[in-house]
Amino acid sequence: MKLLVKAPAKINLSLDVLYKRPDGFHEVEMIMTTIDLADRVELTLLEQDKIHILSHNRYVPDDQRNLAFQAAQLLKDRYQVKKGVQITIEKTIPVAAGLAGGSSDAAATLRGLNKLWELGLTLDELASLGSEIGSDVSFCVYGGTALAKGRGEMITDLPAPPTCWVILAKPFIGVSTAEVYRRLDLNGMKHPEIGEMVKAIQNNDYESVCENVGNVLEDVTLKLHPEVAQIKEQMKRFGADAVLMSGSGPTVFGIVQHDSRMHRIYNGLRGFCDQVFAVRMLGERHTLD
Ligand SMILES: C[C@](O)(CO)[C@H](O)COP(=O)(O)OP(=O)(O)OC[C@H]1O[C@@H](n2ccc(N)nc2=O)[C@H](O)[C@@H]1O
Ligand SMILES: Nc1ncnc2c1ncn2[C@@H]1O[C@H](COP(=O)(O)OP(=O)(O)OP(=O)(O)O)[C@@H](O)[C@H]1O
Repeated sequence: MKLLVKAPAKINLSLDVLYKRPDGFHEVEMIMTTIDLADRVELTLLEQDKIHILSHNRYVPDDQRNLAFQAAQLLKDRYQVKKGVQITIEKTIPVAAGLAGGSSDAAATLRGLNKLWELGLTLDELASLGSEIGSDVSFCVYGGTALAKGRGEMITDLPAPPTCWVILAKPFIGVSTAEVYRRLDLNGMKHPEIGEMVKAIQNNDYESVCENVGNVLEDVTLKLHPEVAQIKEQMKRFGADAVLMSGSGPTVFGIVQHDSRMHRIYNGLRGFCDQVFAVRMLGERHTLD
């Protein structure tokens, strides 16, 4: 028996850090939304008690370091599953890019194995398990658009943002999320208006969404990698209505509503960056599989 599960990337339309917690993590408030750029996770039932993983991508580990492997192991241990799985990941989401590729592969594995191993868990139960693997995994279990609090695992569902294009530009570098959080200076930072972004989405107000994008991690990554700032400038020059780095970066996204402007930005940035994509937001939460 075989299952194919889609694992979409996310972008952070807004990302605020409130304080550093005693457990070393940061208390965050973020607006996250899934986009139409996805890895494909193929799950094949094995009768033996084994987890095999394969990705064909030299930047993605083919062992227990893979977050999808960890998702399968967690389900196995928690629910004493005696069957096994072959996990094959066809990577499309750039790695270490701020797009939650690994987290989404883990979330897709949780959703898929819930069916393949007939565990009967709810989405809430899967999201709670996901938070043990990584801070972004809970959101990725649900997908759609949400306000995320806590370490990132406390999810409140939101409606779809206004219809628009998202142009993603990934420079020729990868970024370590842990390093970016470590270098964050909590004093004197400019906090984005998360409440205004929630209202903008609820009112389907495109201009207000554009006005309220913000990410406190941006300054850290921009200092480490000045090429990210250059890409931001170019996107603005080519006419994006809003430009922001996603997560801990280095991927930058621009948003526009008109097809012609999307093409201008896409063509303008191609060749200048490692990878460029023009995609739609997936909108509100819906069945991902
Ligand atoms: C930057 C974001 O991607 C935005 O969505 C997330 O906040 C990070 O999510 P993630 O990559 O799933 O993060 P994890 O794998 O849980 O943690 C990686 C590292 O980032 C730091 N980290 C992460 C989340 C958080 N709320 N505070 C932190 O300080 C910790 O040092 C942690 O060791
Ligand atoms: N399934 C996976 N796909 C990609 N990377 C993975 C996976 N499993 C583990 N990793 C490891 O995780 C690291 C970060 O990869 P990932 O693409 O998830 O980063 P990211 O998009 O910046 O994550 P986030 O936005 O959640 O911080 C990689 O360098 C890789 O070693």
